[in-house]
Amino acid sequence: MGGYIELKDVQKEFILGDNVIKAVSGIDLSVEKGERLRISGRSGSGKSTLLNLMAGLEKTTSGQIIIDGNRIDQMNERDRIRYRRKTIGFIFQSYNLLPQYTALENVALPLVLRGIAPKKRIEMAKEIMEQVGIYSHAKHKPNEMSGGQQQRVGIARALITSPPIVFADEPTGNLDTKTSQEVMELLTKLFIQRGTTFVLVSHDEGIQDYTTRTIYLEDGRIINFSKEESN
Ligand SMILES: Nc1ncnc2c1ncn2[C@@H]1O[C@H](COP(=O)(O)OP(=O)(O)OP(=O)(O)O)[C@@H](O)[C@H]1O
Repeated sequence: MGGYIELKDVQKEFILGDNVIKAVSGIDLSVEKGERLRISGRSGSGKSTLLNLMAGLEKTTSGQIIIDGNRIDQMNERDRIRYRRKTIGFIFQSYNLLPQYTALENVALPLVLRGIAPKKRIEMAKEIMEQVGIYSHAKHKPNEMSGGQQQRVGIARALITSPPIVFADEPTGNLDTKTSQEVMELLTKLFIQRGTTFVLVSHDEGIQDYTTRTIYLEDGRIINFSKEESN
């Protein structure tokens, strides 16, 4: 039996003019339910590409990606989008909030895509914003909040649909050390509570305290595993 997320000989090539760039070169990986896995490695080693493949944001060149028994690499674009909306939350380094909307409207956005009625959307947004400690800023626009506050809004938006899997690309990359720790503590608490499987890209070794395992990439391959103390 495989893991909750299973990658088998996954490859991703980008064609740039006459050049073929092998961003991901034959990755085998198994992630268990409830794991908090960190992907690390030097700039250009393929971390973001690997994460985007796992999240169904990029298409594989070859190999298999199986999530909870579903071959996401074989899905067409429409099915992949639908699967992603149902199963996956994504947290970005630069928050990716819509500047013209308030914090609450940003958080509620995934519910609009699901056709949930306005009153229910506000109720659900309030609940998750209280959990991540940002409801006091519900009416603020992104440019009226600090980086840490914006990232809490990004986290609330990623979690409002209660996805079983959350992916994050350098979620603390724009935050200072103290705010990074606060954000990671919050995420870890919520993920343990909810049994969420979490995969993040981060070259910050400090993040290791909050994850259960780290894999290191070099030239699109896994070069080494480290089993961290369970916490
Ligand atoms: N859309 C693209 N088109 C062409 N090449 C790409 C594309 N995306 C990534 N690459 C290349 O693939 C390789 C891996 O890139 P990737 O962004 O996955 O690395 P990374 O480890 O996340 O880097 P960083 O830490 O700098 O974000 C790099 O050589 C990059 O230039």
